[in-house]
Amino acid sequence: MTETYIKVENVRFSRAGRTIYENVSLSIPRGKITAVMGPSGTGKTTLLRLIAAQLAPDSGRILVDNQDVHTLSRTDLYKVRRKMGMLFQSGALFSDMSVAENIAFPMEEHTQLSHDTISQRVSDKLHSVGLRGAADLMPSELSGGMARRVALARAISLDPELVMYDEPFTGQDPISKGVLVSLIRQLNDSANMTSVLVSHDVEESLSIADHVCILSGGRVIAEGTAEAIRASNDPQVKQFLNGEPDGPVPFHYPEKGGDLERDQRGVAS
Ligand SMILES: Nc1ncnc2c1ncn2[C@@H]1O[C@H](COP(=O)(O)OP(=O)(O)OP(=O)(O)O)[C@@H](O)[C@H]1O
Repeated sequence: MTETYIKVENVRFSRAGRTIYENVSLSIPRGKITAVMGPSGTGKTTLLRLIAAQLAPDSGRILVDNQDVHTLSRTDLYKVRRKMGMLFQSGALFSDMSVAENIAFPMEEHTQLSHDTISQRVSDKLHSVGLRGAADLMPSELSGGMARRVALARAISLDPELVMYDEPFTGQDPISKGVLVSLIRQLNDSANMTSVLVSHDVEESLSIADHVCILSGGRVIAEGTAEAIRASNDPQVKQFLNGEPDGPVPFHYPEKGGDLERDQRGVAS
């Protein structure tokens, strides 16, 4: 039986008077890749920030490796966060540092490792993303795809148990997307990590995900294997997978004070 690494239980969360989650429960299995998908603005990035305890739920709880991250002391939360690597959309490289310095940075900040050990680990991480030859380049000398891979090497520099990817494929050409897809799979399997992937890219996500959660309208509308999701007859799931503009998932952003149920009933006029 697959062990659960993250458990989201009955989470309710609102922001600026708007309900983002009504009652979300989902499980993320250990050692697997879980894709979290759903329409834009549905709260996928918010979910990652709740898991990292950068945001706190209004009610419900989130267990990471059996620990409720929102009740931990500062020291314990720091320990849990050390087990997490994050590749956020906004996770730009430091432009005044070389590729190697960028990857070394978290180790210099958070560990007592010697200079030689850090250099070796930088080299290993760069090798794992296929960029050992790029160690001395500056970020301005990298293509978008290379920069994303360097950011990935930096995200895994502290050997996390969990890696969270927020839209890793955005702005990438099809070849770079393919490289990133196989890297995510390879890193997950070789280092026995747990991966959470937030993405709009349905095909890429379904091609690597062991487990899929689809969020919409403040709740989980489907959860299961990629095959089960593809075979779903749920109109919302089908609309999302097929990229149909019209259907049960609303096109309009809800008006202030609007309720999720009403907005979900159809595209507002
Ligand atoms: N700092 C903030 N203050 C208030 N509301 C916010 C803030 N950040 C996000 N939101 C709102 O929270 C909701 C969920 O945002 P989130 O970024 O999690 O969605 P998403 O599913 O990741 O979207 P996308 O796929 O477009 O990146 C949106 O309605 C957004 O407007």
